[in-house]
Amino acid sequence: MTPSIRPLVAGNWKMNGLAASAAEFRAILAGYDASLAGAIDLAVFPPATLLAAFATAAAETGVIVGGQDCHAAASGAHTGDISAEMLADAGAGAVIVGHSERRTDHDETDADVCAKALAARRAGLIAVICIGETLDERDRGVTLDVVGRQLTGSLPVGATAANVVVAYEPVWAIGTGRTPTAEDVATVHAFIRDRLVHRFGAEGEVIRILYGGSVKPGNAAELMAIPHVDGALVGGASLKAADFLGIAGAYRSLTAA
Ligand SMILES: O=C(CO)COP(=O)(O)O
Repeated sequence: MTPSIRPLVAGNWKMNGLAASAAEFRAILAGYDASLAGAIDLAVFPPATLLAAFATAAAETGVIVGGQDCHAAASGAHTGDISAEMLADAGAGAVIVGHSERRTDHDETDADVCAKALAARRAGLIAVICIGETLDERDRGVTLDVVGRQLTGSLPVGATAANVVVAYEPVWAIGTGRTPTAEDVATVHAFIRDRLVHRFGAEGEVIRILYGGSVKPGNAAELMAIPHVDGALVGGASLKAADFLGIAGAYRSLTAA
């Protein structure tokens, strides 16, 4: 963690969740209110079908509800897409852009991701911008090259801590139960911090850098203790309130320490 930065624990529900999942979400809201609200920020990114209902449920709780992607344009002939303005209109406060699953499934480039991050800013949303190397890139020893290139290409000019969060998610750690060593995470997060400061000056010191990829209640405290790990982007474990709150609780304890 970075002492001056308030941690953010975010849950990416991906293509999971039906109307009946509202009960699980309400349990997350109750847990946040009971013990976490003063210390950390919490965000949930449900599928678009649940966004408006979750945003209504989360009103006044401080929990951020967000979209998992947005189109770069505000409106137009783009069947099936959703604009940042529509997400904001449905009650979103943030949007994930550039998740590796979208980069792979939809061939999204860094330029696409940058345009989406700018769209998020236009609509008043925080952009959670995802970057991370594949297993092949890691094995070839080019992790920092890849991460550096994605950072340069995906982050828009004028990024600030108020409108951008960076999420480092090694692709090979997503949904696999595998995580990089603490040393590896420390190296990449320190590199990202350096690049942010180099490009954005003092603002780069306080832009949050989340780690994502097989974060669980059992490894959250170790990850959070690593310098420049300012929170987590959680996939599978965010679907169960107890696990998600367990992860957030680990971050809360370290903040209190
Ligand atoms: O992709 C992720 C979050 O965006 C991470 O997913 P898992 O936590 O399921 O590995």
